[in-house]
Amino acid sequence: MVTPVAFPDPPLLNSAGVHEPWALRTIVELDCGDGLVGLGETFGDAPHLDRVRRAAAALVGTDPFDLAAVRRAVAGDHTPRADGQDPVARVFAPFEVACLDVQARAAGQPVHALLGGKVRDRVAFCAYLFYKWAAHPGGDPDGFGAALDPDGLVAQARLLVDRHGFGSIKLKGGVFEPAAEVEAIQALRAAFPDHPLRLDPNCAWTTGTSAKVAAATAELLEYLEDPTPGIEGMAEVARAARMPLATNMCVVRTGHLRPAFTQGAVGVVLADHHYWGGLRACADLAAVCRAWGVGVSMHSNSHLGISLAAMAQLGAALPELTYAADTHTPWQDGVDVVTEPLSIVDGAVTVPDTPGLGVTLDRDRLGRLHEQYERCGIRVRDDTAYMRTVDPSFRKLRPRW
Ligand SMILES: O=C([O-])C(=O)C[C@H](O)[C@@H](O)C(=O)[O-]
Repeated sequence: MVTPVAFPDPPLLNSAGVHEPWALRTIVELDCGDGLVGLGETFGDAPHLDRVRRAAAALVGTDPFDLAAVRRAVAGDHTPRADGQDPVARVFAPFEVACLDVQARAAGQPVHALLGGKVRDRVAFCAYLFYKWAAHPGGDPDGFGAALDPDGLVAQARLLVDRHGFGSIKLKGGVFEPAAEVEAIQALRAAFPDHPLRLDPNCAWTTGTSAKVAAATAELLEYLEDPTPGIEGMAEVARAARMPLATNMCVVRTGHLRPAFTQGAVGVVLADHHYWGGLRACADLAAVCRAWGVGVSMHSNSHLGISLAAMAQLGAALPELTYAADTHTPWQDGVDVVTEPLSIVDGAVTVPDTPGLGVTLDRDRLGRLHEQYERCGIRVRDDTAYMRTVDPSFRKLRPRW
């Protein structure tokens, strides 16, 4: 069964616009008919949902232990997109996770056992900071409020660190002038002297600006993520930067690995099973990174507890995961589709050893979030990036470089 859901997303800002009012996801249940049900979670925009629904129909009767057959069934008529992303990988991913959940439940083992076994009991996640507008009156139950300057971000970081014990911090930048974002990093460093810091403007800068930011934050960042678009641009910045550059934007499929690594464009790749084609594809990616001496971290979009569980299972089994993973979980304010979501305590998720992914679908919660999806409107459902645009004058509120 394929169920689209919508849940409230706070007004978090990035270079593309502002989150809010809704984040969309698609929940996949793979029912094997004998009480064995596997779970997967993926993106929720209408074109992707349509592909996932067609794949689900094509999968009926396929053996969940035969992942090659599952992939063939899912592949259908999907063709690679002009932007270089591979829709088969994206569509296969939630089914691969659901099949692994089924296989693991059938074997009475956790998913990490199918990925080669656990190399750690706890998977570290980082505090994911956003410039943020205040929520609408009455819509700020989690108390985060606005964060539009360094003080606001430090307060936001303090709340996240106090609540979840995060041991590292990432700022989503590309919102204001680069100089303002450097100031924010300096303020975070002063407030959190021992926390590794990252800055990610989602390719908002030229190579020249990126090099200036890299110089200004040389002693402050563990990595600078996707400062500028493209492998060539990243390679140019990497030659000037003292810290590693990380990416989830210029290395998003296998064909990007060789050019990126031979040009020295990136020092860290952020794996994301939702678009690399599942958990095993990310393990393959990590092994390639190891061979090239490139680090591995993990990327996230707004997501729910099935994805968090899948990330935790993967993180448990990846020796190469030496950086804390991204997660939007704290921004979802406890909203979920699983009965007992995994929690982030002391900056990490304790990886379940129970059979499967270690989470159970809550039908009532799923039903409620599906009703929200039905109500949230066609404009939101069709928007592949889920972002509202921001008046450009807003971005000039902060000083120029
Ligand atoms: O590079 C990243 O970490 C992302 O793009 C993750 C998210 O989509 C982030 O930008 C967001 O949620 O606004």
